[in-house]
Amino acid sequence: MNSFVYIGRPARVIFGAGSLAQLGAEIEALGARKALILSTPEQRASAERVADLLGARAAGVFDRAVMHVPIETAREARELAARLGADCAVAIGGGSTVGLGKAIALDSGLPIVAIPTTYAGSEMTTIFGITEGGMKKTGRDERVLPRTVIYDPELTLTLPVKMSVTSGMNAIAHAAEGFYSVNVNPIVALMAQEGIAALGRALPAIRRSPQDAQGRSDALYGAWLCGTVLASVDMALHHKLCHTLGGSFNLPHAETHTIVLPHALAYNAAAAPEAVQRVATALGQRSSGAQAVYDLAKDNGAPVALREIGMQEADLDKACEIAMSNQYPNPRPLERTALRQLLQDAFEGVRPVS
Ligand SMILES: NC(=O)c1ccc[n+]([C@@H]2O[C@H](COP(=O)([O-])OP(=O)(O)OC[C@H]3O[C@@H](n4cnc5c(N)ncnc54)[C@H](O)[C@@H]3O)[C@@H](O)[C@H]2O)c1
Ligand SMILES: O=C(O)CCC(=O)CC(=O)O
Repeated sequence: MNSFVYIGRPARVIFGAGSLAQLGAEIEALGARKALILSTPEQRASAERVADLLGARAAGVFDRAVMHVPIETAREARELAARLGADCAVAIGGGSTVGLGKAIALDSGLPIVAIPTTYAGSEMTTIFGITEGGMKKTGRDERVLPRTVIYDPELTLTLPVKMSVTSGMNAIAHAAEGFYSVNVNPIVALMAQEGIAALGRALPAIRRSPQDAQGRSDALYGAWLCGTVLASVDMALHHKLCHTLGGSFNLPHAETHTIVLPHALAYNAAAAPEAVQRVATALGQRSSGAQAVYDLAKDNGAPVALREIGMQEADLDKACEIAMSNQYPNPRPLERTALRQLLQDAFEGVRPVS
């Protein structure tokens, strides 16, 4: 066994159908008495359900979380938390809502209780993202890691099928890139393998039956593991490309990750053959890793072409130049011609040839 470093981060995780009912006890265990409850406008009803559960421990609701955490929204939420004298934040929602909680914690150190309702996995990481002046700044800070995470699959039953599939593919992308990360270790690789396998089972089940309790449980379990991989190791070409495409061309997050993943794996396959093949193995497929994730997305109704989600072909050269200007560790060096072809293939949505 080669030497390696593994950092396990302190987080208390409660997993199970109906585990939302344990929220009050978890808030009490934190010694908190005034929770600011966070949600998107679309999930206000969930936030109000949390407020009812907490009763006197609910200080208020802020339901204006949006994707990519605009600094203006973060400031409003921070000011409300201060005005209410909140001593913790409860984020019920996906990565955007957890991200708002992280923006509050980054500023005030407030403990976060995360109640994930998508498969983004942000609840497991010290990564934050805040957007100011049209630019999204990401970083890592221990203060933003949620203290407690409540995974209740019942809260994901309302996640639309298309969003469930792309959010699940976003999670698979964290694990897939984890296999060839510069700082991967055997423990993280195990989590990646199990997380991809769980989501590979779950996504077709959810597409067949969105109310499938086992499918929803497997998906949230897989998201937990894949989010832990994202938290533990550095990402590479796929994530850097997606942040370029999302940040510079305002493409939707989970869909962009879904579309780019097979092509990023194909780009890296020759330089990291075992890592990329582990993706196919985890999905129980005999094809290549790139083809296996492409097929999982396409077979379950997810978009497979950037042109389906608003990318303009005329912007591909610019996207390539931006990606080339931001060098980072990757199994294969960034080569302009090959990268431009990757973007063309992703734009057209062609199935990887290997
Ligand atoms: N910091 C990290 O570690 C990390 C990791 C992954 C993603 N992210 C960030 O998270 C954001 C994307 O998060 P996301 O993909 O979870 O989407 P999201 O949080 O933006 O949610 C998308 C939409 O789905 C709705 N929704 C969520 N759960 C639902 C449910 N169960 N039922 C019905 N509707 C539901 C939300 O209200 C919202 O309108 C991006 O900004 C991304 O950068 C951060
Ligand atoms: O918090 C963010 O928005 C940046 C990290 C992130 O989005 C991880 C991912 O690419 O899924």
